[in-house]
Amino acid sequence: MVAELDPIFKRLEAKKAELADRPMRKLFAEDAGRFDRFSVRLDDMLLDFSKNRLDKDAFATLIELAKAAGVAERRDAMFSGAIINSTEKRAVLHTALRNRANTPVIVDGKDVMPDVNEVLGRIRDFAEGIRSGKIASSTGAKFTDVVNIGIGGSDLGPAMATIALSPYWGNGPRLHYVSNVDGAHIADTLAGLDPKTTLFVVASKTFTTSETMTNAGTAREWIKQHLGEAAVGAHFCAVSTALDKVAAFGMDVKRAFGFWDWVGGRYSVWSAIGLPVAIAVGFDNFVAFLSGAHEVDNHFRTAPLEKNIPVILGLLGVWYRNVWGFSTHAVLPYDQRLSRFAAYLQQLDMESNGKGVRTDGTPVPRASGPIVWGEPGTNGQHAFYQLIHQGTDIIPADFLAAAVPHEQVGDHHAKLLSNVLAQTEALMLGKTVEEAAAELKKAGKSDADVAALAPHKAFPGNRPTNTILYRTLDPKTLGRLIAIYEHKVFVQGTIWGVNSYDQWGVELGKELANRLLPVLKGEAEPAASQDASTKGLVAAIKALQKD
Ligand SMILES: O=P(O)(O)OC[C@H]1O[C@H](O)[C@H](O)[C@@H](O)[C@@H]1O
Repeated sequence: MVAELDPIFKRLEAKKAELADRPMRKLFAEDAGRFDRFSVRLDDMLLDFSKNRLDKDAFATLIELAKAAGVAERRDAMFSGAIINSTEKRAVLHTALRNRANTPVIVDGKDVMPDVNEVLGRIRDFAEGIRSGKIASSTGAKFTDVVNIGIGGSDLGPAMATIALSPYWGNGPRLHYVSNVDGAHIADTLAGLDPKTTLFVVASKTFTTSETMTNAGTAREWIKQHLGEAAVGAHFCAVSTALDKVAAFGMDVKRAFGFWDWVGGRYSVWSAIGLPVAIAVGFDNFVAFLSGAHEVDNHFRTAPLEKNIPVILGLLGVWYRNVWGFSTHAVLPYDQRLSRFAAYLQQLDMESNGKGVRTDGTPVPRASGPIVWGEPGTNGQHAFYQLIHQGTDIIPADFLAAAVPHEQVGDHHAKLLSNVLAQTEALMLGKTVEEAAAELKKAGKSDADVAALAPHKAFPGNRPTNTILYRTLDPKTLGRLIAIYEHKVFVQGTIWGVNSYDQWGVELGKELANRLLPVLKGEAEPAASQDASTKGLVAAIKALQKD
């Protein structure tokens, strides 16, 4: 497959050379239909990718790349339940969790939809029971606070979605998320809570993750201390694929919500891992969230590649990463409620495609997953945009914005939107030294000042951006946005030939932490073979702890 892609990458290199003296400014001037050519709609969502270093030919060549890499075939394999997670020998079927059409999805000869629907029914009953007070605390009181204890995929998705959907909280309980094994996280969270009205959701796909088990133990102790051992059951529920381990932890399996090994952790917000979201916004809104993702699944499966939003975003990412050599990708929502979206995408993208070997174990022949980062606008404008506009690195960026805000507060939204449009315009257009000089002259600056300042006030421009515009950040839209990025990651993983669904890279650190734990607890000495730096740091910690 890689050899087959080489000639296409060579042609893309040639296209890049051709585009060197055709900046976007020029491309826009040349082609009045550029916006229509390079934008796609999906209901009330719009992707404008016209502000990219792209012409018709380059785009067509990228589409050829997707075809040659077998994106469509592998996509169909994923949806049909093929074992595409080869190192773990698993199907990849988070799409079944949001399969609102309820068509059969077969894994190992069995339709998984009845199980999916059964758990969804239990999520509905539990979430609505908590919201109404029908499922009450050990004291009979209505739960006012729900603490989700989980990390990685068992935290980032629900935490991000809960914030994103705050207009839908209504009279539901407050949601809190504890992930870090740093005791400060749970201590600060519990400090503001009343044990009598607090419910814990222990969320872990494997139910072995050290951080989560440690935090769950501390939470259990907190309930026991305040309300007694008998109260524990009423204040806990669990989400996991390992229901045997839930029972072994001493939790009531009747209050456990299962999911399956064909759901990757970072793809699990659609499963029972989304329970806290359902509690936060109510079950109907959770279903709307699933529906939005399902709509994107249908789009991804059926839209021609050149009109396919995840395919386009994936190809543009490959274009910049592999042909132009840009190593990072920024996600900049002009939507405060998406404040955790970039953090969520970091796991989705970097844990999926941060791989150095292909599925056959051979090295990836070109750069794979980019560094993904971002913060909401306009805050970023007053922090790191300087580098995006004038720095020596080029940072392709996605700008996200809602046309209609949830709340009309004065002219805030017009100001927000004017900023998002201005930023992508500025990044595309830039400002030449001559233009900067003319402005300075007009402002009455001396010739010497004009000459000195113009280079500082010039903007190179030609900096690529996508704009994803939607009507309002509602549950359906959030579901769509996440699914778009999931499938973008899929497209890129397919082109790079990596397994986007395993994460062996997180294991070594876990192993070494387990080995060091007895040393830091004072139960053992560092191994003689331990490296000098680690030994030195252990000694320094011990010395500080003695003082
Ligand atoms: O849900 P859990 O089994 O507790 O896993 C939580 C997280 O930890 C692991 O180390 C993986 O890197 C993540 O993909 C996963 O989401």
